Amino acid sequence: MSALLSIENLSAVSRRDGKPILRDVSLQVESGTIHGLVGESGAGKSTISKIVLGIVSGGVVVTAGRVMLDGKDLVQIPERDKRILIGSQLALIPQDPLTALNPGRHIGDQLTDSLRMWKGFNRKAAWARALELLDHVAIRDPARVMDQFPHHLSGGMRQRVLIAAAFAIEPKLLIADEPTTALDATVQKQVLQLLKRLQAEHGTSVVFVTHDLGVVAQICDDVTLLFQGKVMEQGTAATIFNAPRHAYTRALLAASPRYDNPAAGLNPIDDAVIAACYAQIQQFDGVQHG
Ligand SMILES: Nc1ncnc2c1ncn2[C@@H]1O[C@H](COP(=O)(O)OP(=O)(O)OP(=O)(O)O)[C@@H](O)[C@H]1O
Repeated sequence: MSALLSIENLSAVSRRDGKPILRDVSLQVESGTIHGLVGESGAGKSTISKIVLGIVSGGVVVTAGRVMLDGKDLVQIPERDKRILIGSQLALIPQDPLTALNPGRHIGDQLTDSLRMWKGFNRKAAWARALELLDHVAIRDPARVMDQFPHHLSGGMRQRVLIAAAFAIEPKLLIADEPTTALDATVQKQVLQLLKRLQAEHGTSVVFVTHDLGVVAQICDDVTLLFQGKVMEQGTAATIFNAPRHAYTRALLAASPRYDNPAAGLNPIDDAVIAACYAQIQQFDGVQHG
C-alpha cells in the first residue's frame, strides 16, 4: 500500500500569541483506506483538515512540515496550482449539512455546479449524473429532490446530498469533518454505512475527523489520536482498540459509550492521565525551545 496523503512533521502556531497549535504531527493516509483523526476539543483536528484543504485562517501559521498529496507539497506549491489540485482531487463532507448548502438554491443546481466545473459536464449531462448520484445515496424520488431547497430535507437527507456532492467529483481524498455529529443515532449509523460503502466502491481515501471512538470503531482502518496538537498514539484501528499503548488512549476508550453494551457505565478521564499528557507536551515544547 502507498500513502496518498503524507503529513510530515507538521507544526503550527497561533499568529496572535505564538502558542503551539500543532506539534510535529506526522501521519499517512494509505490509498483506499479510512484514517480516523481523533481527539477532544482543541486537539487540532480541524486545523489539520483546513491546512490540507488550503482553507486555514490567517490566525494559524504553519512553522514546519510538509503536506504531500500524491507527491506534491500542498504547503509549498503556488496558490493557483494548489487550488486546481485541491478542487479536482479533494472533497469535504462538513459537520453541519445545513450551513454547507446554500439555502437559496435548489439541490439540483448545487449538485450540478461541481460536475460542470470539475468534470466538464454540460448542463444536461450534469443533471442526469446528479440524478444518478442521488439515487446512489439512496434518496427516494431524486427528480423531486433536485427541485427542492435544503430546508425541505431532513438532516439525514441533507447529509446524503452532501455525500453525493462529495463523490460527484470522484475525489482521491475525502475529508469528513464530524459528518454525523448533528444526526440522531439511527440516522448516524445509516450515514456511516453509506459513507463506508461509497468509499469502498470508489476506492477513495478518507480522513475522518471525530471525537467519537465509537464511530471510529465502525468505519476506520487506521487512527491518529491527538491531544493539544500532539500525536499521542497511532496505529491500525484493531491495535488501538485491542492493545492501546498510551494511557490517554485507554482512558478515552473507557470514557466512550459502548455500542455493543450501552448499559455499561462511562468512566470519566482521570485527571492524572490528563496531567501526564500535559507533562508530555511541556517536555516536548521544552526540547523544541531549549
Ligand atoms: N484561527 C485561529 N487562530 C488562533 N488559534 C486557533 C485558530 N484556529 C484554531 N486555533 C486554536 O488551535 C487549537 C486547535 O483547534 P482546532 O479547532 O483545530 O481543534 P479541534 O480538535 O478541531 O477541536 P474541535 O473538536 O473543538 O473543533 C485550539 O487551541 C484553537 O484555539
